[in-house]
Amino acid sequence: MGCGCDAKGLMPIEEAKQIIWDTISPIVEVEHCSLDSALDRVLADDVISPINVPGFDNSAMDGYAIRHQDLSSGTTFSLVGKSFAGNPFSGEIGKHQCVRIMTGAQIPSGADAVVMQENTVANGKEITVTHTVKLGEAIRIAGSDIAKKSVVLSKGKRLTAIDIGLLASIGIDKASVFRKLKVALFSTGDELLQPGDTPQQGKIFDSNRPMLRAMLKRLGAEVLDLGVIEDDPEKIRDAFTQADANSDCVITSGGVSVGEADYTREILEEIGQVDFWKLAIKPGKPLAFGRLNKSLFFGLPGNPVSAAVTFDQIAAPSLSLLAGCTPKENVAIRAIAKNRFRKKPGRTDYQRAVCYREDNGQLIVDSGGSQSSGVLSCFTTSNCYAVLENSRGMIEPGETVNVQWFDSVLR
Ligand SMILES: Nc1nc2c(c(=O)[nH]1)N[C@H]1C(S)=C(S)[C@@H](COP(=O)(O)OP(=O)(O)OC[C@H]3O[C@@H](n4cnc5c(N)ncnc54)[C@H](O)[C@@H]3O)O[C@H]1N2
Ligand code: MOO
Repeated sequence: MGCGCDAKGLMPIEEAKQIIWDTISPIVEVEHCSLDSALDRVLADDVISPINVPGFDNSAMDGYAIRHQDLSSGTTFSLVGKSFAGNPFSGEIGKHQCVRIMTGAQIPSGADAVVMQENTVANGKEITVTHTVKLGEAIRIAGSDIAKKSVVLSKGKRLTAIDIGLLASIGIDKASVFRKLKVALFSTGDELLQPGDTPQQGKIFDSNRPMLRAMLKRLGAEVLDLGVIEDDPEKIRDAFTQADANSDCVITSGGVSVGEADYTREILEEIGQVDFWKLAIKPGKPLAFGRLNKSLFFGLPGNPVSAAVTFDQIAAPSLSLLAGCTPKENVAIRAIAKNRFRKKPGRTDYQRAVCYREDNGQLIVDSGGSQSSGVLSCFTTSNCYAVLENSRGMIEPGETVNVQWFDSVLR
């Protein structure tokens, strides 16, 4: 593996990501799904609007539709009809005439401004305008939200609740999306109990698998959960084979370090290919990435924080790319360190931290608590990562630090 690795064989995260990006061939199979099941799916085509939204000029206020030019010769109008949302006024308004209009109702022919009700006085059918009105006031012009034939959503967009609203607003009830990613998942370790089991001395509950399953759900993946596999090379080999046959990507946790029961990487090497192992990041150093017969492979470290950080920082963006998503730009946020951040040069740290704004507007970042790789609770007391560059040492109060808000995979 010729690489820009350091003397300890640790690869910079940027290089590792490049290797993954170069490996990935995004999914191409397309299917159609209803809006009800479109959340988090990835668009396989640009969506072009078949209509204008709004489809017709309509009122933004409850009030009266008038001809603006009439205001130059008096402020009193005679009421000639009503325009309700769904029930428009069918006539045309003439000089010094007005139509009672509700929010969302079609602007009557001839009208070019709406006076909000609060700016009028009504006396029977005589309506007096009491405030100045601009030409076009309170009128939502046809096509001002979405113009007919314009691109509303682009291929590669992961659909949000708002996107589903947009699709509905142009009358579309199905989306053309890439098929869901299939991800096989298993934990390794003889120490692992299932949540719900009776606690046992020397054993721990498997927290990584439920956590990763939930994270995969956030990415819209279909998960094949193979459970916990003992630290037995034969069983791990079988699990690899089964996982590979049924998925686009295999994700494991544990067994990637150098211990005597750490078989994951060895087996990857034996039945697949290791593209890299060991990154210059903290936590998450022993992450292994490679390929099996037909799937990608991420061997996440067993420590729960290391599993969460490597999934979030490396596996999640890779899976999004594999799923056909257009990569997102990460906007860097800079904040001032409140207290010292303990750090040694040599790895990029993703420390769990709290970022907030002081009264003077300055963004401040402080540690979220224990940075041990076993302390998962530190995530819940944090809202961001303090991303401390590889070459930096101890960060003193007042120094500037890059901050990355936790995104939807972690929240
Ligand atoms: N001599 C060395 N030892 C270790 C090194 C090293 O470089 N040299 N690296 C350390 C680092 S960094 C990490 S991270 C861990 C990664 O180890 P593994 O991926 O081999 O994971 P395990 O040894 O299986 O487990 C580590 C730790 O995490 C707990 N664990 C494992 N699976 C789960 C799970 N599904 N749910 C909750 N907790 C889990 C496990 O009980 C251990 O406590 O290696 C260091 N060692
Ligand atoms: O990479 Mo390990 O995550 O430092 O504990």
